Amino acid sequence: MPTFHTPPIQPMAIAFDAEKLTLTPEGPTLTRRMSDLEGLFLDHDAWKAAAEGDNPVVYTVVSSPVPEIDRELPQSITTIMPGDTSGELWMTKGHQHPNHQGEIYLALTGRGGLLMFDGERTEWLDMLPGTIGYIPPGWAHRSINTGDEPYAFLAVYPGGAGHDYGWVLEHGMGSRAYRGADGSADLRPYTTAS
Ligand SMILES: O=P(O)(O)OC[C@H]1O[C@](O)(CO)[C@@H](O)[C@@H]1O
Repeated sequence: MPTFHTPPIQPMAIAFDAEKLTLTPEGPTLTRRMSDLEGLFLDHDAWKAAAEGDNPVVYTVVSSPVPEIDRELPQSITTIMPGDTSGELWMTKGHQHPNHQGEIYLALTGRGGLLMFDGERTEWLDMLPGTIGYIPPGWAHRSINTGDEPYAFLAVYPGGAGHDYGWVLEHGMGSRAYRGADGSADLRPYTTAS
C-alpha cells in the first residue's frame, strides 16, 4: 500500500438523486446570490439594483464529502437559476485553477453553456443533459443557464485545483453570453463598462 503525507479518505458510495439533484452523504453546500457576483455583469447599475433589491439566488452548489485536498477527486452539483441581468444570462462567477488542472462537467437537467477562456482563446460548449464538457488545464471556466428552467450539472475536479476568482476579474472570460432571439446564447465580445 502506498504511503501518503495526507492519508486519503476511505472508499465510499455516494447516492446521486437525479430528480432532487442531491448527493448523499452530503458535504459542504454553497449558495451564491446576486450580491456575490459583484463586477461580473456588464450592467453594474442593473446588478446593483438586483443585489440591493430582492438579491435572488443565482446558483447553488452541493458537494459530496470528498474533500478539496491534493489527490482526492471531489464532486459537486451546481444548479443555476434561469434569468438575466440586462440581457446577460445568469452564470457562475467563473474561476481559473491556479494549479492548472483539468475538470469535467456532466450536464444533468436544463440547458446551459460552458464558457472557457485561456487568456487568448475563447471556447463555448452547448451543454444539454448527457453532455460531458471537458475543461483542459489552463482554461478559466464559467457555466451559464441559457434556458428557462434551472440548469444543473455534475462537476468532478482535482481536490488541489483551487479557485482563482481574481484571474477572471482581471482578464475577463473572452465573451459575454446574452439571451438570444431563438433561445440560444448570443455570445458577444467581452467588454467592461467604461
Ligand atoms: O466557483 P464558481 O465559479 O462560483 O462556480 C462553482 C463551480 O465551481 C466548482 O466548485 C468546481 O469547479 C463547481 O462545482 C461549480 O460549478
